[in-house]
Amino acid sequence: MDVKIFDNDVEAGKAAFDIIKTGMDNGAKTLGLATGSTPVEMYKAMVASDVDFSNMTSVNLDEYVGMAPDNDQSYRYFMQSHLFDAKPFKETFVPNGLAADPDAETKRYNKVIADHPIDIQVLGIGRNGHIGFNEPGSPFDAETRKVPLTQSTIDANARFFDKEEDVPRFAYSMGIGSIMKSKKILLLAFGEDKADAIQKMIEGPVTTDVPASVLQNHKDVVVIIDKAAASKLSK
Ligand SMILES: N[C@@H]1[C@@H](O)[C@H](O)[C@@H](COP(=O)(O)O)O[C@@H]1O
Repeated sequence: MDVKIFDNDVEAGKAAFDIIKTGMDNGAKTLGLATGSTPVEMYKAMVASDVDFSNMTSVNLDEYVGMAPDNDQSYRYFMQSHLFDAKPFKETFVPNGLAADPDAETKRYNKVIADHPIDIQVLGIGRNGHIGFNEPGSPFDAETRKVPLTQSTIDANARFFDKEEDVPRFAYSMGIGSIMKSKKILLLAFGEDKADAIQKMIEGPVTTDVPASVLQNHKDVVVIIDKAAASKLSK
């Protein structure tokens, strides 16, 4: 893994976007995108740029089950407001939280991924090492599926909701097997509460207990972190 350490998330966000721009100059057509607070500065850099995304396709990692696209906590809403409304893409895909049939929805999404191979996948990381909503124990070969969220993730995401009971308990998530097929992966993490997960991801054993540790097996991963998230690395 190529680890790059920055002073803050603003600088890191710009650096992440620079890598995406270089990828686009070299023919990248499909971006795998993530939500959460981590990529916000990168999206701001994308919106502030004069780069045209209208020939690009995006495939998002995950969505809460039961969440309408116009709910301001949905990941579709997040993507519209942080990026797509300002920078239209050719096509944007996010799992449909309101799908009546979860099996049909996961099949549909797996076809979306198969039809649009991901050139550059952006990832955040959960405090427990999850990527997308692939919580500890998730199989490394999984495709998109409906997954229960762990209590640690529910607690971490409660800050965005009025009450803890309002946090969804299930999500549709791209699986680790699909994420690993992306040609290039950019994993971003900021702040001290990510330092443990980053240390285990980079220096620990490859284990389903720390889903992000699987990235040690990918040949092109750039890890973009701040000093706080890097603070537990041994070197
Ligand atoms: N499903 C998302 C992940 O894709 C994200 O990487 C993670 C970290 O979120 P944040 O960036 O807000 O710390 O949490 C969520 O659970």
